[in-house]
Amino acid sequence: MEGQPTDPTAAPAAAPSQAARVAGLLQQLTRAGALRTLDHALAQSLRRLDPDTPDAVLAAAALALLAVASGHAGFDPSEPQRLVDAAVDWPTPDAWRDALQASRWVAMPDAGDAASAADAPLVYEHGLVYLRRYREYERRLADGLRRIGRALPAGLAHGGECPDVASTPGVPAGLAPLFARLFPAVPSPAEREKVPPTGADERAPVDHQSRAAAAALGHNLLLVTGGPGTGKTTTITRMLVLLVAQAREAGKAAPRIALAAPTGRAAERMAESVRTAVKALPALGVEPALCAQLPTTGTTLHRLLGTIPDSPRFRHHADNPLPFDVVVVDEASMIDLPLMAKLVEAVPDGARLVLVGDPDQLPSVEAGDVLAGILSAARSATDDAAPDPAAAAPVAISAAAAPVDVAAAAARADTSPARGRGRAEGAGDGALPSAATAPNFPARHIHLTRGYRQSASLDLAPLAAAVREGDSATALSLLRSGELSGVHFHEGDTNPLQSHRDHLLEHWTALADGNDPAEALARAARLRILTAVREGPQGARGLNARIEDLLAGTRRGAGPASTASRYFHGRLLLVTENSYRHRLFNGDIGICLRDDGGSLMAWFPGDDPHNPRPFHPAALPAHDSAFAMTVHKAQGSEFDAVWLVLPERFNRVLSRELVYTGMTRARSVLHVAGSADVITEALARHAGRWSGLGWRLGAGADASVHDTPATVDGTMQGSLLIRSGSPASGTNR
Ligand SMILES: Nc1ncnc2c1ncn2[C@@H]1O[C@H](COP(=O)(O)OP(=O)(O)OP(=O)(O)O)[C@@H](O)[C@H]1O
Repeated sequence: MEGQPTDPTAAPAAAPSQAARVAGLLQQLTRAGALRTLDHALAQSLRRLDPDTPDAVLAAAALALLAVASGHAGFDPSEPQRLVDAAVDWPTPDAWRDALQASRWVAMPDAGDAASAADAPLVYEHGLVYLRRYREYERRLADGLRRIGRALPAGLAHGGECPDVASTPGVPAGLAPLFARLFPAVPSPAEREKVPPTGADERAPVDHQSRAAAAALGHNLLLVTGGPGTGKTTTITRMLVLLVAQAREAGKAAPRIALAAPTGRAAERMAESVRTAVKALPALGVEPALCAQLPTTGTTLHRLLGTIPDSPRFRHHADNPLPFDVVVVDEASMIDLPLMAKLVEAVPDGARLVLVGDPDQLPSVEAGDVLAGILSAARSATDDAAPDPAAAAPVAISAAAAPVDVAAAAARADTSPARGRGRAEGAGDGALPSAATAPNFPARHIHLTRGYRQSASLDLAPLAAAVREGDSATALSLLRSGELSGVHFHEGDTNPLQSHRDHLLEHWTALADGNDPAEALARAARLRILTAVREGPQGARGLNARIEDLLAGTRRGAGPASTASRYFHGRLLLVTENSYRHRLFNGDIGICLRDDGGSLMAWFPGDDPHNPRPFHPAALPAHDSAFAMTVHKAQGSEFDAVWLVLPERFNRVLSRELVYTGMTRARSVLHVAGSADVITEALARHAGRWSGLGWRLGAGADASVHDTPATVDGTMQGSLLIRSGSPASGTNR
């Protein structure tokens, strides 16, 4: 108030203070229906314990819990509208930070790798508000990954033999002939000598598959990524042969190898691909004795770690590590933060961990986006180490790069002062650590880009590439052109159950034709409707209800006798929660069939794909129908024919990762039903998550809050999050 006298002793404040403005925050969120009962209950219990707790802190606690349910590791108070799009009078980030820093409920650890105080349920770190348990998962995961990556592989341990890298870069001389047989595209030393230094081989495409295998010989933590059919499993199989041969060279027993994946179906697919790749090895001149050492079966991560009935803990952990020397995990993009933390802690000292996945797929359903965080740090390791070719992790061991002493490179990674566990300056008050003090991350990452799978019936690659890049003009033009074999665009059709009723019903009624559960489960995988959302007219729930009504009206046995009977011969079921007691997990698919005695049982795949396990339907954990399912739930599975049904109007759950993941579930035929506008809007958005894992692992500041997938050699597949968009909502998955 200009011109008015001021009383220096008066309390400041004519305008309402920030604290007063935020006073009604929790109430506003509740009124807007933004919080779940659980979120609200957490805030209320803190208020009961300390009635003076500011509203901003109570709201931050509720939103941190909501963020986890929406797939984030923590909550970012600088962008609350990404989590809640209701009209709310949000506090400024500064006001929020001040309230959090002053609160007894909020811990601010001294450094990213320091445990947080056990008596504070919240942690405020590096700009994110975490529930303490999730911050600890992140910290433990980062610690575990560094432990694995820093250890030298058994063959390279001190006193062990250092590989002779003169013949094939990164590959010991004794393994060079086998390496050349496994990767015939890599020129032999003699061939290389014939080519002038600036010759054609320098311009030849880099064989990333051989790089990945060579990297595994010298490093314990390996990330192999790529889209469908880029040869990830083929590469892993050949890499495992090399590891077996490496052990034999060193006079040691063959390594104990585990193949695992987050879901049973994904584990089964991986084992199937490994078996196929192994069968091709003798033709390359690989000794059958080496092939015989490779695993022929895969397992779920839950089975690998050993579930304990009615407990989230596993039998294997840091004090009772897994009895394996090499753990290969497929579909790593699906693994959430708690599970990845538990897996990494259970990997024994000195063992190898190989994470395989497609970084362009949707992040895990549960909290995390772990793979993206790890990749962002692996990429940063490349950039940071630029002057030292040996330390330029992912390209160090390369047919095209200068020879590298892998043991020395690994040792340097372990001892360089810049890579120690220095305290991250300012990390305790939400500031960024300096790049110099951020611990470096000793992972090796190879991204495979060349597609090898030739499907006569489905030409998906150009469309998948356009979707991945967010290029909606090209994607729509390809869809409309009709020139991609096996790809059908039903533009503007949001009701395929009506427009293609007979074709679809024929598939589902056929499920009820036999009594053999294994056969019926295999048949069920031939076609699936995939949706972006769970609720609404194009949501999985509504479509399943309509399909069951349609089946009830058919005369071929399938379908409920009445709409009141929930279980019927031929009903497909989708488990929606983990049940350690049943050994049934979120995403498992089963089928209801009558057994010989006429009783209706629900059959789910078991360890042996030929012998599904029967359950009484009333005894099952939470489940839905599975004729239609969300893309999120279909991750890790493939179907011969996929109908990707997009919502009529844009929904915040849509993203290019969702469309890409949905499309790439198809093996032979892809139908896309939706409008051009919705596709365009979906491709403009990324499914990013709030996470501090990249920062914790030593990635640059940019990777701190929104970890994004990255890769090496400049082959990055796009990746900036669209900050104005909203992240995927947990309620639709
Ligand atoms: N270097 C190669 N040369 C020739 N064919 C290859 C090569 N690598 C892989 N393939 C073939 O490409 C196909 C896909 O390979 P693979 O199953 O290893 O890919 P993937 O990336 O694991 O696929 P997905 O993501 O679907 O599991 C297989 O038929 C395999 O034999």
